[in-house]
Amino acid sequence: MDSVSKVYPGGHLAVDELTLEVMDGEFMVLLGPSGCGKTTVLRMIAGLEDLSNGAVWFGRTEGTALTPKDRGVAMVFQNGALYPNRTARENIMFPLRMAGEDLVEANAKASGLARILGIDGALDRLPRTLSGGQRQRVAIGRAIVRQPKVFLMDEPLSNLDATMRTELRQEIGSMTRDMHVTTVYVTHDQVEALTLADRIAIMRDGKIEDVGTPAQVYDDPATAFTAGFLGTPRINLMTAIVQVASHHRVTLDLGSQTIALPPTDRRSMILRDHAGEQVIVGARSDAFSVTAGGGDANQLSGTIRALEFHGHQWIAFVDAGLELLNPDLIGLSRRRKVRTGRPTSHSAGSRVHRSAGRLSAVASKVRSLGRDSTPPPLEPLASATHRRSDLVIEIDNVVGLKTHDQIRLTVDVSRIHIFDQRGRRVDRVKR
Ligand SMILES: Nc1ncnc2c1ncn2[C@@H]1O[C@H](COP(=O)(O)OP(=O)(O)OP(=O)(O)O)[C@@H](O)[C@H]1O
Repeated sequence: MDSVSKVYPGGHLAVDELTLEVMDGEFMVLLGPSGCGKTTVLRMIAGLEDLSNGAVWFGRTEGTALTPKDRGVAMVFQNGALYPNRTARENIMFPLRMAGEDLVEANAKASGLARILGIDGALDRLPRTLSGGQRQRVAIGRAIVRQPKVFLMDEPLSNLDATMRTELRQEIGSMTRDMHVTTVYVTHDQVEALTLADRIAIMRDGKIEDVGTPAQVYDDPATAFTAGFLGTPRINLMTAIVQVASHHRVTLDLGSQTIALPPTDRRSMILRDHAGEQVIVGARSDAFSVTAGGGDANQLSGTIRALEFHGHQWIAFVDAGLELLNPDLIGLSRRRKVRTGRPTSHSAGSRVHRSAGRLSAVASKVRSLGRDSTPPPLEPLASATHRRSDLVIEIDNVVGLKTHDQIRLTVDVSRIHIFDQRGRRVDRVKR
């Protein structure tokens, strides 16, 4: 996808100059909150939605003007609708039969796929006698049986119960890899994304915030939003001021407490250039450990406000007197309002196309403003809710700990990330 935008009638910029290359045979997951434009991207790849700007390529072929039929794509939706009066086998074979394939051959392919999808026992039943999971398996089989060049899936597991979701998720993963089919999979479920993807593109507000392997985007996120979208509990994001002391020692001043970078930490070199600036420090809940002794430079103290039992671990909410931020609000600027607030024509596509140009121009103008010394004003970073002011940490062993206890926490400094006020990484992304 090369600089693709989509403006819906009414002027809503749903996808904003998005560029993404999916490799041959790759499993790419588009992950993001509701309304960020994932489905629109998928529908533009399928040819079900016109582009307002940009181009879609299939290998060396520009596909923007191709009809859906000529793109070699197959799509599965949340609720893969089946032909109610045909058996599962007939449903799966249908695209092959329409393409003139011989009955014996089609039958063999349907049986093969049914085995992979775990529905070989249900092949001769009508859809109404199948469970939701079985129906979705049939829909997947029917979509993939003709070996599409690109396989598109839009939240195919969202209507299934948890056990079924896990099973079918694994089957989708192994089937697409066995068939080496290029797949684009839309979800807002981070577990699906992390477990299925070769690479994940994290979307927000019509744009890609970050793209990389699951380990890259989880361990080394490019933005605070990405860091906050992946991981449960959500990452702790704390405001801090960069202090540079003698011998270029860098300290992150969290207000009432500090974290010092070791002199050998390579990030000190970068952070020296940000002396006196406000930054956001991200630390996942497992980057802290409760410690008994004092003396270590990277210890924070706080009071346990609540302890929650989560089966395999405990989660502690610790009031450490810090300002914690909501990742969803970081980096939202007035730009968004400019883009969405301009009504355009409801009529012909070409007028929508022109309005996309105008909106893009407005967006770029505001973006270029962001590079000036006076960036557009930011939305408030966080709503001052009581809950967001607690550090959320994981504890394996709560023996001897209870609510209202004062504790000391050691921070694993090698695992913190540092973002600027707009949520972009300050310390280098290591990819
Ligand atoms: N046909 C349409 N006309 C106008 N606006 C639309 C249309 N389809 C989608 N939108 C808007 O475009 C934005 C992106 O929608 P889209 O369905 O692509 O998001 P999504 O990330 O897939 O969300 P979800 O996970 O809820 O399905 C949303 O604000 C949506 O309201």
